[in-house]
Amino acid sequence: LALGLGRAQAGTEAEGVQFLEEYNAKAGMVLNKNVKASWNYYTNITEENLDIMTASNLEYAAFSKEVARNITTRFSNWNTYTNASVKRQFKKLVDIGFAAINDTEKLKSISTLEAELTGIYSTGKACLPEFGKGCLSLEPGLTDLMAGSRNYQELLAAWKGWRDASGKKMKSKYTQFVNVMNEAIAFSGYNDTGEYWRSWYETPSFEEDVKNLYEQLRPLYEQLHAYVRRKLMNKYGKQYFPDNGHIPAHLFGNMWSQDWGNIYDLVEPYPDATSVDITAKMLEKGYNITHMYRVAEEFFTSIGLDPMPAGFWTKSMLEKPADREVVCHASAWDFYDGQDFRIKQCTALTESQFLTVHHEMGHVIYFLAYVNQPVIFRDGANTGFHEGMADIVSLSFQTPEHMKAIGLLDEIPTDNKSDLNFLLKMALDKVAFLPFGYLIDQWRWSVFKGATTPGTYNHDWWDLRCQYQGISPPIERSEDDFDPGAKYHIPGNTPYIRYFVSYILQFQWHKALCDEIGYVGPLHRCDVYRDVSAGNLLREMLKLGSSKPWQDAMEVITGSREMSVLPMVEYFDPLLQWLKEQNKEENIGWSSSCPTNIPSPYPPSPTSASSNINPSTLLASMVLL
Ligand SMILES: CC(=O)N[C@@H](CC(=O)O)C(=O)NC[C@H](CC1(C(=O)N[C@@H](Cc2ccc(O)cc2)C(=O)O)CCCC1)C(=O)O
Ligand SMILES: [Zn+2]
Repeated sequence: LALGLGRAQAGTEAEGVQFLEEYNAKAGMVLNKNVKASWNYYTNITEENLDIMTASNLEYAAFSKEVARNITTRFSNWNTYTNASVKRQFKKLVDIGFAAINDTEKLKSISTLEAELTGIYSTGKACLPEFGKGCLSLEPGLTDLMAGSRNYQELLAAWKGWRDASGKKMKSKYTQFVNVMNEAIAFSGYNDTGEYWRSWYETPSFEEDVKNLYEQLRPLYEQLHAYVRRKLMNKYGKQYFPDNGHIPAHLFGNMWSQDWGNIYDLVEPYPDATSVDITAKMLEKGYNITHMYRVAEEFFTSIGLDPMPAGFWTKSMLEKPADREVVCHASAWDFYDGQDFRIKQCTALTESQFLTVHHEMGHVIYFLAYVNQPVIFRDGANTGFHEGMADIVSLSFQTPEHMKAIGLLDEIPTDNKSDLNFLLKMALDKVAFLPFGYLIDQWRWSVFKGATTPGTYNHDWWDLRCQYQGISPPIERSEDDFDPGAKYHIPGNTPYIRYFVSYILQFQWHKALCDEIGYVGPLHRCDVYRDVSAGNLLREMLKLGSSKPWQDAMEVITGSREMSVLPMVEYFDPLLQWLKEQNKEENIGWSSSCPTNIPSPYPPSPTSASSNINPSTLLASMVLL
């Protein structure tokens, strides 16, 4: 790239366009090299691959810094250009985030700390000898245990064991990580990292907007919470539930209480009516891992979107390798060369994994749709859009109609009870997630701006979990613990509000697509499968990438420029009415602060004699009984 040096010049707009073309050619190559180095570390965690990735990250940072410096010297007047796309490209190119820091060692530490924190998370194991289990990693061992165990103490041991093996080991590193990121981002003119992350939404009222959206959905969550709390009390016994309305955090079939789908069997409204057990059907139909991906691909091609490129099938990592440590947390990768796109997933033959396959492939479909955009615009309209696209297929895919269409259900149930079974199953994912998706970055934004300090990390985390989710820790927590670190996105440094935004967007878009295909009927039974007009409308939005403000992209697909909860409220309305009826005798809600007295995790001891046994041997002795 013939990057001239020297004094500030006011390059003409035509010269600016020329510069952008040269940048695009070079950026594709530099990014491709950088993504490959990351891919090699994430699919083979070794010191050597960590060093290579770190070096590549520094190289990429130096490149983006050089580009920004050139723009400010040679095209100092870019903001006066007339072409909106040219201006937008320059605006994005001069905002280089952490790379603006003038200390290479500190920039390097951002990369190494993130890699080390992700490495601790990805290699962490919890040993549960008292329950006849060896040492389990998160995927698949602990994930399967949290999903399938109905033993209060076993769940608790896995819940605590994972936090001891992950978050507890990260606290001091994470503190350093926050400090050096904040120091670096100041060089880009941001007060803290949270302000930088929020700037990507290009919406001054963003924090207020998401708060309002959550408040509008809270009544729906509160009804679901009250119903599930009653069912879990019946299952495990009231003695384990604090008297302030909270639910112990380890009973939801999920390590983070964020998706409650795995306890559907404990909360099913009408056991005698039809419900869809996709996992069993997949095994019955002889599914293998590749077939899961072929079925997902066929959904997208059935609505006229692109198939996976040839290289996808040879270069992806679709199963956990036996011979090396990898980052199992699923992800979709764009290699920015226009034809190399991959998924990395430790795929298992389960329903929730089948949904994740659709999710990751949804990201790849978005990558493919904006492949002709300039490199700098190859991103979602905002990061919530990328997640919304990843998830929207799940709203069609999980319907009984779709399950029958792909042979995973024999008959489509039309009775009201089966319909409520289905709606509750969807709510255990989509409604249960809302407070979790909202609170993660409430905590992180508070940490970045210094309102939450290392001395209050865990206390503030549980304050938010107790307040928004109405859950509480099943055993005492302290500042020696670092429970945020037990959730991938904290060590992985992946912002999270994007998922909350995506849960709003996916229902707005689903309604728009269902209207587009002329569907009439309840929104929750709409399946856009095999209707290319749905894919055509979706593509009109996807192909924009981040070349326009997200409000323009939103308008393309829904006709509105704003996020709205109304489609989601419409979708779940039949369930909300049913829950209100079911909860007539319940105290809806919970106290916003954590319980002062956490109920003992151990059943009342049969005799006083055993009261002097310490809990872990008591635990072991109970199992032996
Ligand atoms: C190179 C790179 O990193 N690429 C990005 C994509 C991009 O930005 O282009 C990427 O692949 N990110 C990984 C991340 C993985 C998953 C995740 O972390 N999900 C959240 C929240 C959630 C949970 C349930 C659900 O149904 C939807 C969301 C969680 O598990 O808490 C794991 C399970 C599903 C999605 C992802 O795909 O979003
Ligand atoms: Zn995603």
